[in-house]
Amino acid sequence: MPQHRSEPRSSQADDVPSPASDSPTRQSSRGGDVLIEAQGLGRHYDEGNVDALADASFCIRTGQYVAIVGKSGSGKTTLLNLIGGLDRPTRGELHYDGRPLDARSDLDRHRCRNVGFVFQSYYLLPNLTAAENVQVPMFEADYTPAERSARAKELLEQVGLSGREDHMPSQLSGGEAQRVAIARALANAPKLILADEPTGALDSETGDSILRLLEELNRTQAITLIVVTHDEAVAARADHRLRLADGRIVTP
Ligand SMILES: Nc1ncnc2c1ncn2[C@@H]1O[C@H](COP(=O)(O)OP(=O)(O)OP(=O)(O)O)[C@@H](O)[C@H]1O
Repeated sequence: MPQHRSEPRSSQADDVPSPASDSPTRQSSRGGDVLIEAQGLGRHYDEGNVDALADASFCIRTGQYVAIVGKSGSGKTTLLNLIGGLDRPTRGELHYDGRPLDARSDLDRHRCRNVGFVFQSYYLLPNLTAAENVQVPMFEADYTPAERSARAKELLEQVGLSGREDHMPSQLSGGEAQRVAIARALANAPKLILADEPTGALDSETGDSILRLLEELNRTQAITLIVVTHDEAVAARADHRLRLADGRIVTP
């Protein structure tokens, strides 16, 4: 269980650099410039008086593949939600591409323009076709209807679902539904994909193909990939691991 509120301690990731040792302007052989920098990040819930996340400091560079790993309740989703602008920290600072993620307007823009989300349960809209689901985030950007339609077709092709444009979510397998969700995550050409237990609802073979698809996007398009998992085998595939226990980043 997470710790209740206490004085912040210094925290370390197992191999994700800390901001103090890694300035945002430096280059690294394992990634580009710093994309995400957290300093003393925390999320306290008054309800239950829980520090879901406490004193998290780390850097993630453009193009890196990072797993956030830890047991159930260790704070993985809390951290992912902060990075994605779905929630705001109660302590500390978070910068994306050198800019603070502070104001509500910054978070809204960040979510729509910078981040593609992939969730365990896909969250496809059941009354929309696969192509229409992929188009949903595009309404937040400046695409014409023709561009939206062409881009959705192209993205579905990219995730291996050519010819499935008009399928309803109920007509798709779990793996296919997750591929549609990945195409949707790519809709506005994000620099960052945040995937929360993306294989959690799939059998191991299908889950492996979904991870390979995400890894290919990371490798070929330099999309920074952050995967939340409780599965050590999934975490081992990433280049770096941010390991959480009781809301704190720990060394292995
Ligand atoms: N809205 C909330 N209100 C109060 N406590 C919360 C809330 N959301 C999360 N928590 C608590 O914060 C802690 C961390 O939750 P979080 O969902 O981040 O963990 P997790 O590592 O993602 O767990 P899991 O692997 O089970 O999804 C848990 O103890 C949880 O009960």
